[in-house]
Amino acid sequence: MATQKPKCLLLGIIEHAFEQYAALSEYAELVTPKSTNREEFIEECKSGALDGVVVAFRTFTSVSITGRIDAELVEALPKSLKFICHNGAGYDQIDIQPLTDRKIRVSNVPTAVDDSTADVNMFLILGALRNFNIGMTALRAKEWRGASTLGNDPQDKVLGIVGMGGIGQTLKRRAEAFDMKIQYYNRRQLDPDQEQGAKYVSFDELLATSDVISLNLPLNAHTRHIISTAEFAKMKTGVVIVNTARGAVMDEAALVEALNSGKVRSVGLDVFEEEPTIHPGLLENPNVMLIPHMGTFTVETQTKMEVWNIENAKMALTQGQLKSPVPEQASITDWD
Ligand SMILES: O=CC(=O)O
Repeated sequence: MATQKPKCLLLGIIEHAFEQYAALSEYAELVTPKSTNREEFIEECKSGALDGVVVAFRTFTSVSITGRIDAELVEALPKSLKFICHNGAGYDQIDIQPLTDRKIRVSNVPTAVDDSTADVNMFLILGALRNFNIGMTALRAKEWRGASTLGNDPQDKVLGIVGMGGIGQTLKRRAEAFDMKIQYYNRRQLDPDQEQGAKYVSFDELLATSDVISLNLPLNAHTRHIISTAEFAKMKTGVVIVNTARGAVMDEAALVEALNSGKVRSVGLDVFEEEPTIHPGLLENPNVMLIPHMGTFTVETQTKMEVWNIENAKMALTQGQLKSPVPEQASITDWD
């Protein structure tokens, strides 16, 4: 009797790497859920319809099918499930601890996102320094430059990067091309070959001495609202802030106040606390440049991300390992 292939569950849709995903059928039966919401998905899991699924490939938008991957959902997942391959860098939709407790391994997609996100980050730094939002909005309202005021050049400004992972390091290189001076804060100081001359400073020193602050750290329980009223108070008056990480690393209501008081001169945001809802105080403020979470929104990057994630799924199926496990699980060796 032929042995049954394990199953690979696709949560969400493949939009670019069709052939690479189809090629996984050599190692697994490729299946999709019938459910369209969390309640149905939990029922589908409980019914046994997804038994035999060993790997789940998930996208951001599949949160509409499963909801957060939290303890309640983990409880319902098929007993056969061993790997969740998340098709993104930030995996804040997933609670890692309950998965670790159930010995389910999780991967994300680092590296592939670095260039496109750092590009958007640099675009927002320049746009916020020059306050292009005012001119661009005025032009469309047929008011030419409208209330535009002179902007500032990036040259010789101190850029403080909070979170010096792949995106932070790529941004550093972009910003150096604009002659910015780079300092950074990270949970740990980087090795000199990664640091490449950037100055390592404490979080408080970064807040107090940066002309531009860029948020490039993951969202988790430790980083939620890492920038709030107390942190704004420590910053230079007239600071520029840019966020391409996750909205909730910054307290949006406190940001609106800091903008209104003039403490923060301008901001460039690609991410928001309650996407797709935007705080009205940000929408109304002309000193805010807004992009609807498009950091990785390019054909090349979206393709690279899917290909990377498929490699994670393939390694899981063929070697019982992940190419890029999430840091919380990277040092765990006993998965049996
Ligand atoms: O926001 C994009 C990502 O986390 O990959």
